[in-house]
Amino acid sequence: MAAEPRDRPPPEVRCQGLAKTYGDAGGALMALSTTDLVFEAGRTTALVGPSGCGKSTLLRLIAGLESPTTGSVEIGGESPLAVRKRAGLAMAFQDASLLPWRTVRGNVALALQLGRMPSDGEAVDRLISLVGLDGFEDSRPSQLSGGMRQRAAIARCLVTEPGLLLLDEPFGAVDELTRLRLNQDLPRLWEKRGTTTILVTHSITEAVLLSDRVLVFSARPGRVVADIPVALPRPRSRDSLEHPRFRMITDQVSAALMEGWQADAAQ
Ligand SMILES: Nc1ncnc2c1ncn2[C@@H]1O[C@H](COP(=O)(O)OP(=O)(O)OP(=O)(O)O)[C@@H](O)[C@H]1O
Repeated sequence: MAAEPRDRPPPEVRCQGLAKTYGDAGGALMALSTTDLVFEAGRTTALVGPSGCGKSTLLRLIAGLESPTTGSVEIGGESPLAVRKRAGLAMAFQDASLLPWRTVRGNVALALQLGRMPSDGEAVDRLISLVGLDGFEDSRPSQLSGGMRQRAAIARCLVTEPGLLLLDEPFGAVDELTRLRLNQDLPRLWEKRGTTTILVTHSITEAVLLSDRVLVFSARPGRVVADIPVALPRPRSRDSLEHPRFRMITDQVSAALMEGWQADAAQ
């Protein structure tokens, strides 16, 4: 298996006629309605919407962890499985999914081994430090809090410098102060690399602060009800929250969420 060359350009992600129904005819549940979407190369897109509207399902379809009921996903012209095989994409999900018998350092380094990349202890320790886990390099997941485990999972994601990053509520269990710091520091890493990033979050502020574009989903079965560009200067910081356009965009996202919710409630 070839290693992902770190200078490979970030991919565009294309979803065509993508839909997902779980279960069978006896108890079918449509999680995602037919969706056509293009995620531009090197851009960060945030997905927001009510709980259960299919955001994680979309992310899992893009990662190749679920098969679509109809339609397809192409990542730079390749299938998700092909891209995953060569460590061209990385995912951080809510449940962190670290190997319990490995230390933090071992979990982060594992991503390099799985991607058949040379071990790079310095890069591993730098990322562990960046996510604020200095001193916990040799701890096992059971010795960490939920938020710390999430941060270790993010370090594991970033260490291979993948072209595509899929983040599902990556900061959900992290305290507010750490979340603010991570919101500021981590995007610098993937912006530097120009990574295509798709992020699911329940925080409108986080969605706008981190992304170039916010897609707002209706309630289940999820469909995109608004596609809102985020034209705020980068790099972003806490000061971006004071930018006059920031408030305007978060208001737009809130209004779209409400509209999607009202339209569904009226059906
Ligand atoms: N493996 C599965 N089998 C059956 N149903 C599933 C499966 N995964 C998700 N679902 C259902 O599909 C719907 C969409 O779930 P999904 O996790 O994609 O939503 P979400 O928007 O990410 O929700 P949240 O914001 O609460 O994380 C939900 O009703 C959920 O119960």
